[in-house]
Amino acid sequence: MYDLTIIGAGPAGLYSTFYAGMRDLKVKLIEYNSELGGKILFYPEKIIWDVGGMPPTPGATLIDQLVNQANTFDPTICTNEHIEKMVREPDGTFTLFNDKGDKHYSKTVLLASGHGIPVMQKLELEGADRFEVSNLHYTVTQIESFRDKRVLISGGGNAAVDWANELVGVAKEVIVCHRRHDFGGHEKNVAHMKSKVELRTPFQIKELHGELAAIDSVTLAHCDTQLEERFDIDAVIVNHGMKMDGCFLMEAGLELEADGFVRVSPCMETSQPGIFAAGDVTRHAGKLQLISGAFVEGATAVNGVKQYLDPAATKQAYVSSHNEKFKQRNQEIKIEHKHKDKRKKLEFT
Ligand SMILES: Cc1cc2nc3c(=O)[nH]c(=O)nc-3n(C[C@H](O)[C@H](O)[C@H](O)COP(=O)(O)OP(=O)(O)OC[C@H]3O[C@@H](n4cnc5c(N)ncnc54)[C@H](O)[C@@H]3O)c2cc1C
Repeated sequence: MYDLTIIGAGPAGLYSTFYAGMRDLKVKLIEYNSELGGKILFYPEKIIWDVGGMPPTPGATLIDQLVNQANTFDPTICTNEHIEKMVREPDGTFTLFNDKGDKHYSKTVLLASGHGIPVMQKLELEGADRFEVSNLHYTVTQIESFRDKRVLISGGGNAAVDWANELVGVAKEVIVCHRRHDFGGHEKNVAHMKSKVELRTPFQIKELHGELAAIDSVTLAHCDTQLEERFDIDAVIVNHGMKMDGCFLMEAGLELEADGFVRVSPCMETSQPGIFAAGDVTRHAGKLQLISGAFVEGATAVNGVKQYLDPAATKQAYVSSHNEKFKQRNQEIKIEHKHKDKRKKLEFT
């Protein structure tokens, strides 16, 4: 019986695992994929700039750092397991069932399951799937593979804007089409993208052309006038968002928002006592659907779990440096930093 079982090992689940250790909880983390990292696995080469205090870092490095941190208190981590069902037992504990028929037992649950099993929304054009083996992409894992190519990006969300900006200067030409005029993402990034790419709004992909197995040109159609334009293309990247896998959440009796995301209280508790949620899976008035938001929600949820299990517990963890587990490591780090400072001074003189 675990104090807390966390479903999903993206940024929310990994950070919550670490934080649960800080709060002395016996924790288990369960992930559907064979690798940890959640959506960051979709953008291992993208440089992440907006996590507080962290220098610009590639996605893959952030995953390594999160996994290292999550392992601080030796949690149990299970991969390749799809949790399909949660049942509240008469004693108030939970039994979780995975796709292989195995069971996990826990006093509380933290949903850090993002959009569910991440499934990219596919292009709704007949026969488009035959190009998935060649040059129709739903994610960008290697920027270099687009070097000197003419790339069409379809989509208007954060990720589409980011990929467009990453590809400018690498690809020979970047064309972005979106069915609306507005783009998601930071204003600066959107402005930068608009100044660097060939933009078509409100346009959508009407047809993919390719004699052989690869797309060689694409017809775009204006959403209002139906005016068509055809572009020669070497690669198409589609980012039309992700499908939300809400069945599992609904079956658990959780109150969901209209868009299928989980409604939470200010301490990240769902409508079901003992089930908490953090990260992209939640919706609330102050929602920040970013990695840093997932961290705050994870810590808040774990503090909620702690108080749920022990109402006499303090509302939040003491500042991290006071944790017994860190005492020796704190000393080692201080010495390492002293040596570094000395070396810097010597180099300077
Ligand atoms: C292309 C792209 C670029 C982005 N760039 C940035 C950026 O620069 N900065 C930023 O802050 N944010 C960025 N984001 C957003 C950021 O990645 C997400 O906000 C973040 O990953 C959310 O973390 P999470 O842990 O809540 O969910 P996720 O990362 O989605 O992780 C959820 C995990 O739960 C697992 N899971 C789901 N259901 C189950 C189940 N039933 N059983 C077992 N496992 C399950 C999934 O497999 C997944 O691994 C970007 C997103 C994308 C798509």
